[in-house]
Amino acid sequence: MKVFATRVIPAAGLELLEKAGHTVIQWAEPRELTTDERINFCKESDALLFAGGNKIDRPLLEHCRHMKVIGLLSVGYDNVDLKAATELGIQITNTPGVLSNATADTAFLLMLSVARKAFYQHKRILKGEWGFSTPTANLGIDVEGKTLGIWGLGNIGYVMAQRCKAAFGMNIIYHNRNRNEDAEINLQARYVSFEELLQQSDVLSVHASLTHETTNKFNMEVFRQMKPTAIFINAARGGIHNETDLIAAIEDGVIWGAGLDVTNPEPMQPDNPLLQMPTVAVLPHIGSATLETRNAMARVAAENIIAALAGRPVLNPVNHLYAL
Ligand SMILES: NC(=O)C1=CN([C@@H]2O[C@H](COP(=O)(O)OP(=O)(O)OC[C@H]3O[C@@H](n4cnc5c(N)ncnc54)[C@H](OP(=O)(O)O)[C@@H]3O)[C@@H](O)[C@H]2O)C=CC1
Ligand SMILES: O=CC(=O)O
Repeated sequence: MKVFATRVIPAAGLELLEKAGHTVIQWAEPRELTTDERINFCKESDALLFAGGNKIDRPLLEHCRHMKVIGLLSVGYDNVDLKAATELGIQITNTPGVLSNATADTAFLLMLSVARKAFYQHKRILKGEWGFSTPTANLGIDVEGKTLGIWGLGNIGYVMAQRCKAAFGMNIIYHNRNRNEDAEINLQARYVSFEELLQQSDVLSVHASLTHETTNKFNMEVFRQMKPTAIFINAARGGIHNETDLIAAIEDGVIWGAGLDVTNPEPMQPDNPLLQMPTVAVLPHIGSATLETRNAMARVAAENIIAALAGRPVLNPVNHLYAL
């Protein structure tokens, strides 16, 4: 059968699909597909491997109603109209677990980069501003022994907490809608209210999914409840924080700084004021972007598609999550 991939996909996934006898058409051009191109590829294909691109909305899904499956090369499923897909009988699958370590590493990298103003210091050297050093210049803050607050302690949040506890003896507090017993037992993570999470966290790392409940959650009202020395990390989705409020919160000293792997919109424009701030580190949504992890994700996405096309149950269905 024919599988259309919206980008060139990692070799491990391609090999699996081809070994299963499927033909994979990959979009290799360095530009987004037009709406018509997307529709035409979907019409001609039996499955879609979504590896990036514009939202999979109802109008596109209407042209995919013959498909058994759309395999996402991501854990996030906020870019798909799950309700429409479910109504049209199309299974949507994702790639949980295999990218948790790499994505948590990115959050960890951002945390230290903000604490030590690393991206800013790098820019100073590039501009020839290494200059005259004094004991009171270029100071960052320690994270050793501080409190890490996780908002959305699931697969990735757990690894972030694990790494921060092991590396820096950080105290872990978290807030979810449900308790995470594993984290409470293994990491001595303490469940707190959202308000307490804001008040107590020295580093607040967001790892919740983007839903109608989490959209714009971190706004000025929320930043005002955080410590003036707090570091805000978002390696989940840009829609979870309000960018205008985040800029003002850092400029006005409401919080110390922010580390972002995700922005809203993406890509972030080069004239964005956040990019000039000493206590800000921004990455271009590379949370899971390691060779090993992207191959593992491609394998999972391919296995889901192969299962669905063979009429077997898929491993990672997400259709049921549309009501969240
Ligand atoms: N930067 C990047 O490249 C990447 C980003 N991501 C993003 O990270 C997200 C998390 O991934 P992963 O850890 O695998 O997912 P999980 O589903 O394992 O974890 C998500 C956590 O968020 C919590 N959560 C959801 N809604 C809320 C809410 N309203 N309030 C508080 N907590 C909430 C859930 O707990 P509960 O249900 O109990 O509330 C759950 O513990 C993805 O959805 C994706 O958007 C993922 C991979 C890479
Ligand atoms: O953002 C990446 C994902 O896997 O979700």
